[in-house]
Amino acid sequence: MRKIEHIGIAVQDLEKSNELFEKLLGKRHFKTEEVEGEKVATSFFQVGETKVELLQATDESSPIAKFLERKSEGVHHIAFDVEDINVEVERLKAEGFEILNETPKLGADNKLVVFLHPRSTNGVLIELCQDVS
Ligand SMILES: CC[C@@H](C(=O)O)C(=O)SCCNC(=O)CCNC(=O)[C@H](O)C(C)(C)COP(=O)(O)OP(=O)(O)OC[C@H]1O[C@@H](n2cnc3c(N)ncnc32)[C@H](O)[C@@H]1OP(=O)(O)O
Ligand SMILES: [Co+2]
Repeated sequence: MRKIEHIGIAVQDLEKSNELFEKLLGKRHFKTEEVEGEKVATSFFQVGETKVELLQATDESSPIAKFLERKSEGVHHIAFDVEDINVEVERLKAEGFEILNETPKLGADNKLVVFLHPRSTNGVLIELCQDVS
């Protein structure tokens, strides 16, 4: 794994959270994108080499809606940049980690993504990202 690609933060209201993070970080978000497959609307802020990804649910079946029901707004996942996502999935499987989707899916910002179940990673949802832009 090469760097933290982004930190995903679950929010109730993307517009209000954009304003809050613009004040916090002193810069504007550089893109918004809806990802139908995950039923989320996202907004990205660049912070040095990494990004903050704000996530709002677009449907009650979204993982973000479920997370907000059980917990509250806050850090939802940490995403690591990888060179070859299939190689990394095989390595992590062999190490005993629980892979949620062995076939990478299309995420936001031109990335292929795979998730690891938080019960196999000390309670932290981990995302692997491979840039395909
Ligand atoms: C925009 C696209 C992409 C990108 O390009 O960046 C994204 O970031 S999409 C982000 C949203 N998508 C996902 O999160 C997909 C992967 N997540 C899942 O498959 C599920 O959310 C889950 C992690 C498997 C949990 O689903 P489920 O089992 O239905 O939830 P439960 O509510 O029953 O919880 C079970 C268990 O897991 C704990 N949990 C749930 N979410 C998290 C989390 N984000 N971080 C830490 N722990 C989490 C939950 O508290 C339960 O724990 P116990 O009560 O101890 O059993
Ligand atoms: Co993410």
